[in-house]
Amino acid sequence: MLASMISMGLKSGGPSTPLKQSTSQLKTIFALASAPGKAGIAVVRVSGPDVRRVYDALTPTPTHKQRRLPQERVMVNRSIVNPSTKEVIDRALLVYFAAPRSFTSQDTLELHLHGGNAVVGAALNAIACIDGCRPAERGEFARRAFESHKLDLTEIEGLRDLVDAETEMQRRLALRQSSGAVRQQYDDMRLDIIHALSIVEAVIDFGEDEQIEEGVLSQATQNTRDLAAKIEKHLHDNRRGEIVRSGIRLAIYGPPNAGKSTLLNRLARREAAIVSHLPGTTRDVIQLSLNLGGYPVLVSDTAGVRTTDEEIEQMGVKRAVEEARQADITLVVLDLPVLLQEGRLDVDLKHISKDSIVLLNKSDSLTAPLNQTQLDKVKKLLEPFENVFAGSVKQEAALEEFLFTLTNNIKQQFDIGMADMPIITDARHRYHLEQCLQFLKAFIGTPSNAPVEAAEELRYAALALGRVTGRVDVEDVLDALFAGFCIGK
Ligand SMILES: Nc1nc2c(ncn2[C@@H]2O[C@H](COP(=O)(O)OP(=O)(O)OP(=O)(O)O)[C@@H](O)[C@H]2O)c(=O)[nH]1
Ligand SMILES: [K+]
Ligand SMILES: [Mg+2]
Repeated sequence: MLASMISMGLKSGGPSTPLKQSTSQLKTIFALASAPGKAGIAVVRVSGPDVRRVYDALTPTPTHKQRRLPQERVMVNRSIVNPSTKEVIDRALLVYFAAPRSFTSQDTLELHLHGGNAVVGAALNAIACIDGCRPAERGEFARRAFESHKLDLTEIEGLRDLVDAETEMQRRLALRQSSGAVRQQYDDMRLDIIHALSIVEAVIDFGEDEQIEEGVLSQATQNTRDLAAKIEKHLHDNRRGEIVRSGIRLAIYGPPNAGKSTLLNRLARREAAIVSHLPGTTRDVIQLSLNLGGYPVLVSDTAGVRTTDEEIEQMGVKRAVEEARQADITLVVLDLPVLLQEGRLDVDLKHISKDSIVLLNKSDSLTAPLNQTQLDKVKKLLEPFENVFAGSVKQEAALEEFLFTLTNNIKQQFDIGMADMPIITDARHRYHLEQCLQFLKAFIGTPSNAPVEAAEELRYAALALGRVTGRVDVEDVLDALFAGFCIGK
């Protein structure tokens, strides 16, 4: 039993419930893999059992003998013809990947054509006429890679994110995931659980005192405790992987006329928002995307917060409060001269996270530089906020300095450096990891005289982790996942 459990768990092949082999596997699929539109080159991918026939049909040669696929992974220059009319479509570079050494694990041919719309259209039409070929559906190449166990779900999600990555940090995160590092970490954890399960199963089969080495069971339980603690700690990661993947939401918040829109325009390097000396200028939330130190940041400028009878302004204030509530980071902008003059905050910051950054703006219009007494007074007013900076968004040097600090703050909060645990990039991963933790805790809480129940909890815990990589019951997540792909991927 022990041996069979281990061999079942350790088998790195397929999931425990075999995937239905769809009949679509039998067809050869094709699609434009590069972006549509004019370009230097366009790549058309063809994959499936009929690739040899596609090659022969598209590149006829005078003597039948010469017709054979080129050496795998070596580019060759060929004239591509329409199989029915024999008219030359383009002079192209072809590369052949022999099964199973291809992305899909099936025979694959890539045509590197000249990237004109007519060329691509003619090539796709020509392939469509070849028996056994049909256009690929969204994400179908990736789906075949998954179904042949070439890639797991995390790697496929990583590939999708790599294509979608707009900034350096998104690219790094996606590359790590697509290259299997995340899969490995989940597989390792899953194996640890399966290992503990195999020992509990042995206890069930042979009884606690017979044949089981002293301490083996308690060691397995301790390992499971350690793993549960590690997962629990890891779940408190402030969702940094998920946030970096989707973009960090930063809300600019504060009283009217503090200079919020001026700051937004400086960040955007254009007049994105109206700036005026009139308080209550901004009403709607104005958003723009920025790249700060490689991190994707979605900045929102909001209406100045104050009590007002004006109906539209009230709506704007409501939106501003909501935006700050939803934000990953809030940037509070205050008018420093006003603050010093009035000796009190002119905006309620009670509901604003104490990790927020406070910019005391308009330092340029102070009559004298800040003295220590003033500084202490301001600090006291802003307690418990600690990230407080004085400056002016109208002065280039001060703005640069503030941006530097802001970027460092973001880097610290959303660091995606190497970790011994997989960085959670998707709510789907988080959900299954939370499930896994619950089952591990239930296992730990099960009395030692109930090994059957204990084994059951471990089995569920392993199953939960398996769902992240798609090793079990994956059909439900497949459709949603592949729908996010473009055709040709
Ligand atoms: N001297 C000085 N004036 C500034 C600075 N930043 C903004 N201002 C001025 O302050 C006024 C208000 O600026 P806005 O950017 O419209 O302020 P806001 O916070 O967006 O105001 P509302 O949208 O009304 O809430 C404008 O006249 C700006 O030119 C600064 O650093 N120094
Ligand atoms: K204003
Ligand atoms: Mg404004």
